Amino acid sequence: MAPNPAHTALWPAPHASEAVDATVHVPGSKSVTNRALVLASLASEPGWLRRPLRSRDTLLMAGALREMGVGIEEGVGPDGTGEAWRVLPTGLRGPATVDVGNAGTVMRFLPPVAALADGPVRFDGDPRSYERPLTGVVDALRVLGARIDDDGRGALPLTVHGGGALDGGPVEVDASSSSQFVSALLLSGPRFNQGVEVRHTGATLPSLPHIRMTVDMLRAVGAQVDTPESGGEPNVWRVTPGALLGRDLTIEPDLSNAQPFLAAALVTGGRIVVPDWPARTTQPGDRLREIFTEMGGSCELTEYGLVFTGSGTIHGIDVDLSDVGELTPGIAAVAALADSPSTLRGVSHLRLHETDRLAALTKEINELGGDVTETADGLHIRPRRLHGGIFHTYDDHRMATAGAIIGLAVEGVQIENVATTAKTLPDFPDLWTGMLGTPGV
Ligand SMILES: O=C(O)C1=C[C@@H](OP(=O)(O)O)[C@@H](O)[C@H](O)C1
Ligand SMILES: C=C(OP(=O)(O)O)C(=O)O
Repeated sequence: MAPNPAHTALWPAPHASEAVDATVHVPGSKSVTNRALVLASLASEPGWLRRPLRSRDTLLMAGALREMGVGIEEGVGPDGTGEAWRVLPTGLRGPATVDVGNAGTVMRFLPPVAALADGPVRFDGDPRSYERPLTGVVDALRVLGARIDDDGRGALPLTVHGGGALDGGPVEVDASSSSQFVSALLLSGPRFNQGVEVRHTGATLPSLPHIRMTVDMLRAVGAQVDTPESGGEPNVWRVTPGALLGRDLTIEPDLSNAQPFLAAALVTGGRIVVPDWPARTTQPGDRLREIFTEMGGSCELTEYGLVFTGSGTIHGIDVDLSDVGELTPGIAAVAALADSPSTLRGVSHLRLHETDRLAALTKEINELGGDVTETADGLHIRPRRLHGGIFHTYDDHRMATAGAIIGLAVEGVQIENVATTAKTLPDFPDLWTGMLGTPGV
């Protein structure tokens, strides 16, 4: 097959000739939008999502739910302002086919929803989706009463034979390869006949803030959830069966997608303002305030949003990123430009993300002259003078934004397939050139 030209196209990453000074309106959170779509679809009354993210991952989620019979209409919010989605839940139906693309949230959150449909739901996706871990969800659903046909690996492609209802109850799952296994079972849990009790049995559990996000959002629509933090057993989450409310929810900006812009302030010694940065949030990107401050910046959270200022100096960092793994590519890019070495730990599960992110970051930074080595659970990064070249992205949105960060400081960096940022941030090239005050390309 001839390569898709979009996948090999090269984008000259803009080089910053001066310090950035810009306000960047970052679109809505992928993780919040896709949870909100699932919860609104499982509710017993209509709901609104205001300022939803419209990107490949969220459009795939909305498309899949529509396939199963949910009404998701474009509109303006109930007060007449702002773009919104109106979600009209109905009885979930099969037969249906779901394209998960390479969206972890779609491939993990929807099989439990499909188990509630009244017929078969076929799941397929990008080639990479076949390699990403799913067995925790598949095995757990079988224990909870679902019938699933797969090729014996517990991976995509597969068919969930929805029976109109699911028993639910207690289940063990090893979620060390993805927190999304736990989130997936909890999100649909209120609709299972007995609710669900999820016990994580693995040695480690990545991305805990994302599980807290699931719990918070479930509680906001009326679900009763017991967690380790609310006095329950360690590694056990319990969801009581019950109806979910339809809500009017405004989606927060995606703080992980704010990362490249904050990094631009750090790398150029400039200033970036991100309006509507929430004062309280479960998004892992909020940790950037602390991590990028330790790396040399400073920030102020005002009522308007976050003001982040670089000092012109970037320090290396030794940090456990297990809670915030999706921030690793951007932190690695900044670390490659720092004045001292960095060690990024706790992220072995990134080998099974959109691509093997540890291998990809090592190879691509080293091909620009860097000195990165992979460890068992992360990266050692020793900054060296970098030079231009092609930064391959392996269909990974966060590889593309990581390459753009390096391109600010290093002339002649070309990003392969910058269009892959459409997974979560379709406007990236325009936002980036707009931030720099350069014409869009
Ligand atoms: O639940 C979510 O919305 C997410 C959880 C995390 O997944 P893993 O636990 O698989 O890393 C994160 O990396 C991903 O980008 C989004
Ligand atoms: C890992 C990521 O995505 P997902 O697992 O939701 O596909 C990410 O966005 O960095």
